[in-house]
Amino acid sequence: MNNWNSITIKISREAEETISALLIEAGSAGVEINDSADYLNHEDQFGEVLPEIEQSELVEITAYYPENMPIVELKAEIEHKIANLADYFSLTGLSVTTNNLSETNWAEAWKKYFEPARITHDLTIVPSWTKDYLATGSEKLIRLDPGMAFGTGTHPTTKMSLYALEQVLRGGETLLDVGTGSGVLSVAATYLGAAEIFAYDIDEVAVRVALENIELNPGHEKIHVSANNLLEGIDKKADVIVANILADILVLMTDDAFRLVKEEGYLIMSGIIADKADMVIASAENAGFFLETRMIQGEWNCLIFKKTENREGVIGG
Ligand SMILES: C[S@@+](CC[C@H](N)C(=O)[O-])C[C@H]1O[C@@H](n2cnc3c(N)ncnc32)[C@H](O)[C@@H]1O
Repeated sequence: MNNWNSITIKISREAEETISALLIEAGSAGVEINDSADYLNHEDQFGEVLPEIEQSELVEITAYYPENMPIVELKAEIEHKIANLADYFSLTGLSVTTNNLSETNWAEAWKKYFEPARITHDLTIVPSWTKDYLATGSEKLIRLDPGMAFGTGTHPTTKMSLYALEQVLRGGETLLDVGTGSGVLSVAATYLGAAEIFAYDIDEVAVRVALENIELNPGHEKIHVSANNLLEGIDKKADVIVANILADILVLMTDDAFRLVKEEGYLIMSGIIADKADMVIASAENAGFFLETRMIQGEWNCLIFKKTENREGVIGG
């Protein structure tokens, strides 16, 4: 029977996505995230709002590796990579620890975090190996292999991107999915009626993972995946652009997004930590967009901008 090792990293919340991707690139089949913000404002079974838990600025990210992988070297490699990110994230409170798990613990941890998750009225994310989950009514299943993917697709930034896509897509649109990662947003867009989707990621591994996941779903022929840095060199006009990347990177693409979005089209930006939202809003507004919708979950913001001459219904319009 195989045993497993885990590496747990405590780090500032803003580093969560990058560190998760780094742990998966190092060979983990997935990550488990423990974030106190997820428990804030939750209700108990009687509908009472639970008392606010003191909110830590740190998240705990745990990744699992088979015991035959050299855990000491892996830990050192990961610590080195994190140290190189010191200019991007606060490393205050950082800790990196390892643990040995029995097969039973591993199986439990894995199961707990990769169950089917109904995200919106119509969209449910289902692990690819769950064959017995049946869609009911108008429910559409997004099949993902979290073992290959950047997250399970149930992170607040992804969830809000899905809510936003459901809000703006009506059918027949051309969509650009910048930073496609697992491909989850592109697959969702096919279900929501988009006619043609161009998905980009800067990371070659993400491009491969996205292609593999997209193939698991009907409508995959509508999605074209390629490696690209943001929207550099792209000339495909789009009705909607969606990007779930960190704020500091999103601001680099607002001008290109404005160039490519058709009149009355939308730019959806997610992955924005609360205190950087104003910076992203200013960047998109300077490019010519108007803010139409702002969603907040815990520390995360998702913004829907519109390219329009008609300011009615836009925030501050
Ligand atoms: C948080 S993941 C989002 C994945 C997926 N779209 C979702 O919503 O769950 C961010 C993705 O953006 C990609 N990315 C980061 N910087 C990028 C850039 N400059 N150009 C294109 N993709 C980038 C990363 O490789 C990663 O796959």
